[in-house]
Amino acid sequence: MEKLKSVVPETLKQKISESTTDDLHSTSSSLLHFFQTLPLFHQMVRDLTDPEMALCGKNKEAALETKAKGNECFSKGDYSSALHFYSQALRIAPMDVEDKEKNLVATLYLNRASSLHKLGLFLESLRDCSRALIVSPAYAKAWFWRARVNSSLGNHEDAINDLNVSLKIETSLSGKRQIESELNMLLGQSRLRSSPLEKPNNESSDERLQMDLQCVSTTTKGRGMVSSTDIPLASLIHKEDPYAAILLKHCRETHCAFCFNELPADTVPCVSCSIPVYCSLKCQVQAGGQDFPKCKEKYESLEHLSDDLERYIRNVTSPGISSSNIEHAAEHKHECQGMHWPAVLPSDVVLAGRILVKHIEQQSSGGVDPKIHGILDLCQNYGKLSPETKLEFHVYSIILLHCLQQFYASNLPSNSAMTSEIIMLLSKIRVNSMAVVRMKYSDGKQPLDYDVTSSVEQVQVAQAVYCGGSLFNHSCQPNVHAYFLSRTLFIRATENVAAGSELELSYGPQVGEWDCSERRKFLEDRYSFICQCSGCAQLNLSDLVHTGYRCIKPNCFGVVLDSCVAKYEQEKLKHFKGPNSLQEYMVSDDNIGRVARHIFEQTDYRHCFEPGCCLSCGSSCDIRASQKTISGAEIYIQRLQDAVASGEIATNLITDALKSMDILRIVLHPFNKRIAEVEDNIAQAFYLIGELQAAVDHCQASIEILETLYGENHIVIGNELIKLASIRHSMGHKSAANDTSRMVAIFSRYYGSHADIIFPHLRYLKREASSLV
Ligand SMILES: C[S@@+](CC[C@H](N)C(=O)[O-])C[C@H]1O[C@@H](n2cnc3c(N)ncnc32)[C@H](O)[C@@H]1O
Repeated sequence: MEKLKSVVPETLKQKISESTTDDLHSTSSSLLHFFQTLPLFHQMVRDLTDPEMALCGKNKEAALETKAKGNECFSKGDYSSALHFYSQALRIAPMDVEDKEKNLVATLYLNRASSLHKLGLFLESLRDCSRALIVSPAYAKAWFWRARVNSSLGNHEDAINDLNVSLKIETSLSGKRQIESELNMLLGQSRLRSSPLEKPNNESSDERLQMDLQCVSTTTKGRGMVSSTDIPLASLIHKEDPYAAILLKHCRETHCAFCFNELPADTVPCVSCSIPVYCSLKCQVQAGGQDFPKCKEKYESLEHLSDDLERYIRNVTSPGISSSNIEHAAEHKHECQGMHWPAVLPSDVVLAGRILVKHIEQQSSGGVDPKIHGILDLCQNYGKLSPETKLEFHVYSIILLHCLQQFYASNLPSNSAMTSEIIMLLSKIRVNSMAVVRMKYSDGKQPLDYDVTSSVEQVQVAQAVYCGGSLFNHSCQPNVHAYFLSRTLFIRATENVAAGSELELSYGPQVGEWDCSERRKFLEDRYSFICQCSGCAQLNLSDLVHTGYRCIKPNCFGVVLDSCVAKYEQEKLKHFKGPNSLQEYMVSDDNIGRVARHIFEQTDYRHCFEPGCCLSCGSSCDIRASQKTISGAEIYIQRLQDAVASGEIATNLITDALKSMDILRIVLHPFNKRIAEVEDNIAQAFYLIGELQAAVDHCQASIEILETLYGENHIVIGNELIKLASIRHSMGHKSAANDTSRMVAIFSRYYGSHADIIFPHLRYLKREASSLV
């Protein structure tokens, strides 16, 4: 792609870099003409679209080779490797080929089922047996194995049914004897139970949307969402499936390409190509993959059975998972021709393709929409993009168009109108697409191992466009919170919101997490807008103290700012119009109130935001010298942090870190976020050496600062309370129950009834807490 961009003539590059949306027809047309005469471009499109040249198609020989490797590992007892090779082979095996008179795919599912059974993964094994039977219903060995797996799961009734079917189909005498002896053994067992196999569908939610939202025009942020009624905190206000979505490339081997959940051991590959992998047959079909074709072999052997057994066979081999009865997005269908481009083009470009195709398919004819202009009524800011991005959007639009033409042939004209439409689509995706995230536990810990040294972070697994969700503006002090279950977006109010107030979520940055300059830079770089939210426009205590230094006067509680922070805070004063969040603090008599009063009462605050000067008493502080002192102290803190990460703590490391902390306290403001972070490290170190009371003290000290920066009911505090509660639990402290109930209240605010699904360790902590009361 770089090569292609580098050959674009400078004059054209210049024209593109200065272009606005009004110029797109002309710039697209010039670039299209240039590419059409360029052999390099045609070669590139051929590479991307010729299935023969791609590595994404199915390949019988390679599948057989990989299957043989799996068999070899299986016979050596290396079941994990066997599982790996069978999964690989399934990915590349064509659906309709035979291996030793059996359907290859059915055999691979059955072989994998045997490996999963050996590994003790019975449910996964059962699903694979059933898949083998969906493809090949008269596969006696698969019914036989299914019986074994059902027996391991305690599903005796099903196991007997499986064996009865197997006995009907099996033709060899020795095979029949083996089945009969297994059947006799099972019938001899007294416990006959029914199948408890239904996968718990813990992601279903019948929580109703409680609000009536409206889209309004705002003064500084374009359109925005408000509610026509008062909204109580924790209410679910919005729920939506994506218009289009795509799994990120780095998650292809770990997450389902449709629902984006983590892949189980029994993955299901796409039926027609070797790129996406799904967690289930249902997801495969929902993504637009084909149904499993059924082999017609020996069907007659399944005839003349009792009604019950016939029904049983139908339930197993035709479980109602087909494109005719499942609502499906079909978003992968046009990418599924074994071509290279969906695997190599950037995710947002492939996503643009999905949106375009969906739009076209929604037009009844399935052909070109003469009024294609304006796909998705979403805002864009093409004009504010960097010259580099504008050129990239032009090049990728033309390439995508040529790739899609392989599917839509001449229905998708390669002209400047269509190219500019795709450029607009890419600009809309940039502004409106959401990062679909999943929780990831640190160091590969499982949720129930959660302790003070654990952390949960959100990792992006997919990118999706939600048309309704895109109308929520950003605030660094949001009053609603967005999260995902499967592909569905949920938005919940985290505060009581009065009717008519704007409902705003955070696009990433929040007050308390970063200072104002960092937040604004992030939003400008990533979304090309200057944030106008209340957190960035009005003075708030968190922004003042977040990276603040301490005044040199021993009893002064004032804060000293460096030049960068001072510039932004000074800027906010221009819009200062009276009561705001900082003045509200002045009435309180705690530490926060003291900082606020120092700023407003004791100085002429409108002129006091001088870098290096105490906002309270005006004393000047040598910030350079303070920074030098901090660097010296940080060395010992880093050593402790490394030791915590390795889990091996020498006591002298803690002593050194405590001394460094004393130094930090001399130069940094008591509410500086760095102090909270160091307190947290020290708490973890004490926890690891078993000094639990010290761990509690430092954990509490950290939480106190974070409460000042984020507010008491922020989810960050919820996460910290998990740590505090887990140490107190291990000490058998009754106060752990209070920490837990506070933490549960915070998680409910943000996730409502979904909190336990997203954070499984909450359930564990709640159980522990109830045992303490
Ligand atoms: C996802 S859209 C939100 C809906 C949008 N306001 C509209 O009219 O369609 C994001 C765009 O809204 C505007 N926006 C959202 N939050 C903002 C904020 N805090 N300050 C300024 N502009 C904002 C910016 O133009 C941004 O690119």
